[in-house]
Amino acid sequence: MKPLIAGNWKMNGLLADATALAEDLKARAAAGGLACELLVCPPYPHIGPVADILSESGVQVGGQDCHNAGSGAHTGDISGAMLRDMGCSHVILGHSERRADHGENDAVVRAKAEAALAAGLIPIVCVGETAAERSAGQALAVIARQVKGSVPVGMAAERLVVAYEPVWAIGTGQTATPGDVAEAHTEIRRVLVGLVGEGAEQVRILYGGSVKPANARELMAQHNVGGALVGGASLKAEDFWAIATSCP
Ligand SMILES: O=C(CO)COP(=O)(O)O
Repeated sequence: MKPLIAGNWKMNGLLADATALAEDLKARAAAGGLACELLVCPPYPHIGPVADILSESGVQVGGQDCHNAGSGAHTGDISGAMLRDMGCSHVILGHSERRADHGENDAVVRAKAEAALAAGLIPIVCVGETAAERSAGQALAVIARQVKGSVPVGMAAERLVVAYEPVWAIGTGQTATPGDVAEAHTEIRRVLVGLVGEGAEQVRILYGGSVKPANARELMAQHNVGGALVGGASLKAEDFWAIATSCP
């Protein structure tokens, strides 16, 4: 399977910024020849316009979260079906910012992943340890616990993406070393074998945390790294494109 380079735009920009970025990516994608799949995850209000611009471009569009219920009295939330209806193929779930800002735990993330799958979306389930957990020697145990708790059991491997995002590397400019990344991704793969069986080798495991054009090539070359989840650098088409063209 091709690597997946996903841009998480988080809560940034206004509509004009989102559409300008989408137009720029569409123009670059028209040349074709990328070795990876591309995905952008705009803030909710911008998904429709961005999906319209990118509809024929080959660049996919995703959400940054969805509710675990199909519909109902959940003020301010959105469902997987709504994302699908707007043209989304993927949804990021359990990002550490959601876990921290909204108290999401593994059980909630798993319920959301099940709802996303039921709506026809591919969930990108995020895991990753904090700086304190890493200094305490707990990084791999935390990652394993989060994967076991957050990934739906027995699902088809091609319908799942996992992202390893060490919390201390997000937005800090401090990237995990290629060795840390390889070790964490190997542990995630080991846990996935127990959850999805033989197909576990097919699950793409993305790395996220201060991925930039300057470090993307080395990170993407690590064993078990199937792409990147990019925050800040995905807001500049030139940088996002440079990362996309770093895929082996
Ligand atoms: O959280 C991230 C992507 O989901 C990573 O963010 P940065 O690339 O800005 O560190």
